[in-house]
Amino acid sequence: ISTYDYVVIGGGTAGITIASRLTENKDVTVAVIEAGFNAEGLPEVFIPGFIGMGIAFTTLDWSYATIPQANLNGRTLTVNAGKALGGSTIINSMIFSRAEKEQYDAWGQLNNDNTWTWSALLPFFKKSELFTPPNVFQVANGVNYLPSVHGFNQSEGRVKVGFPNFFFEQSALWRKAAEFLGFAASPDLADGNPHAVGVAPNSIDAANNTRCSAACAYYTPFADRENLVVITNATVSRILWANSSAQGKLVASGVEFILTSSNETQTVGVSKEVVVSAGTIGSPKVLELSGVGNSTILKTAGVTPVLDLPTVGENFADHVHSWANSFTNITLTKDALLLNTAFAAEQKALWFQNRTGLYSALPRSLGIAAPSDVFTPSQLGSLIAQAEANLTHFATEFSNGNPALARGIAAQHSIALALYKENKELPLEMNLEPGYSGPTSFAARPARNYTTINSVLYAPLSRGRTHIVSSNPLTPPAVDPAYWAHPLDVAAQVGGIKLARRMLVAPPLNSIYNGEFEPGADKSTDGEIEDWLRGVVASDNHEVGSCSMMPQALGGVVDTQLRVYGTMNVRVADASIIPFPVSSHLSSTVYMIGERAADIIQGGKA
Ligand SMILES: Cc1cc2nc3c(=O)[nH]c(=O)nc-3n(C[C@H](O)[C@H](O)[C@H](O)COP(=O)(O)OP(=O)(O)OC[C@H]3O[C@@H](n4cnc5c(N)ncnc54)[C@H](O)[C@@H]3O)c2cc1C
Repeated sequence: ISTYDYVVIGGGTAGITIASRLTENKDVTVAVIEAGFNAEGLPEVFIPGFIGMGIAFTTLDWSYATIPQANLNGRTLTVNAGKALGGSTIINSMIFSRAEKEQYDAWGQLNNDNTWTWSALLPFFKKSELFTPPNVFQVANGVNYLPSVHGFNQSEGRVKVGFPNFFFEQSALWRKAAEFLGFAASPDLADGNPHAVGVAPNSIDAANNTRCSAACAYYTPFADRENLVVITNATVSRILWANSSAQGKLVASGVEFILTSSNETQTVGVSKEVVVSAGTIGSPKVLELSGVGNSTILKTAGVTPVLDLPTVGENFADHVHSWANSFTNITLTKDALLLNTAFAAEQKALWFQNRTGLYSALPRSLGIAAPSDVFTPSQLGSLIAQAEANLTHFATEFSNGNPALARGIAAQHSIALALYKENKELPLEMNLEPGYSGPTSFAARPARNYTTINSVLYAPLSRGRTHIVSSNPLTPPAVDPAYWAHPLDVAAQVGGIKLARRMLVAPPLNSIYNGEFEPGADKSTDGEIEDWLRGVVASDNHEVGSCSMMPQALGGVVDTQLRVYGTMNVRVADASIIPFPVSSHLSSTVYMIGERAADIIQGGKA
């Protein structure tokens, strides 16, 4: 069998970043094993506006199903995750914002490690990106940026970050409406102070208006490196362990995988390290299939335990979103593409002619709300008091019987509530969708133009889990995000709908308002909104925490060097290590993790 210095499991956002950086050194060999294929050449992937069309959401998506969600009317929700070289950045919405600096600082605080704080991590955020400043047209359409927080290094920067070349009128009206309601205009949504409203940066190549995925950023330009071997269409079934341990710790000796084409099982050897980067649902699955996890869960699934690390797969959290939408008097919306096929054909032609038009961009304006935007002071005071009084109760409930993790979740909640009190925890993202977005299909809703305000629950306190149910590597795990298990999450999401409604009728957005569609006039009280939401909220695909970076005494799975407790040479590096949900879309943070992981593995040379 072939042996490599490093084997990376999962060629997704973090995985391909790490492999690419490690192989900058010609003397280092890396194999990446990826379940999906290289989808870079698909129009559904590289044309921004084609997102969600064609095969992008079937073949390229794990479409993990949750178990029935007790607090959401027993519904089974779908958590999307990319299955391709480049992982979720192949199918994501390309919003490239960052969370608030206080949350990155809290991450370090939880780990007693000031190298995981905003100021220490900013160089890694910057290293990952190659930023194109907005042009005159973009500035005229409301784009702001702060050069000091972006990466401009032509030889080092990888992820092309830019702004859309197309804007919808209603987005500008909405930003003004948000400002009317007290939101500040953001100087830059990636500056660590996102409590504001602004145009989101995108992971887009501004030179030709194509998606810049992790594959296009970190793989395609380096595909001919002899020391970088990428094996696609290969699902990792387990990590192989050496017969003897070192210093009482497990030593990985190789990785086993199944080729999709032939169902054949193969192995590669590893001389230095295994890096698990299979995503928040994929990574705990690989560890559990390899015998690392909660021994009881493993035995029930038919896997022989090798290392009892009972918090693998626990501490899982995800953002959920909901909507308020109205009919609008404006006709240039995304709905127009569905309502008028001739218009859609024209717009498609524009993309192919000169890369302009509605398919050339996914423009999004975001407004990140603070508690004071969502709650009255007395509401907030009583919600925090209740959460504090019930802190141990919920931390214990969410910990699945693990006392260390109960302490860890309690510590996370204490930090979140302290930030809530300072109006620094940012519980919701509001974003303007220039068209219909919501739970009703095209066929079932009035054939009209819409304005939608999405409301994403950004700082949920609920924690769930994801675990294997079978030793068969091709069997999906049981994913239980335990959505809405904490009352503060419910209150915040209800508050988000009320804020969205206020925005829809605030000037100047009210100039295009033509009546609310959803939730609808019959949902007026908090209770009615809550009941409606239980039937409709959906995953925002921002799952984190299942292999969390926390001290072992707090139920963590990896240490601050990303090493799995109890192993010599296995690290996890992807969204699963983020200890608690952060108030942002995640890809920029995951690239930062990839950059930091590569740096750690190389001995901190950066
Ligand atoms: C539909 C959608 C929209 C999103 N929108 C945005 C957005 O607009 N902005 C933003 O910042 N973030 C967004 N996100 C979130 C963001 O893209 C992800 O959080 C991030 O990319 C996750 O990176 P990762 O490295 O943890 O996992 P991934 O990038 O998902 O990579 C994991 C990789 O591991 C592979 N894998 C899994 N199991 C195995 C196995 N057993 N063997 C081999 N390979 C395996 C997978 O196929 C995948 O390639 C979105 C996500 C989705 C799904």
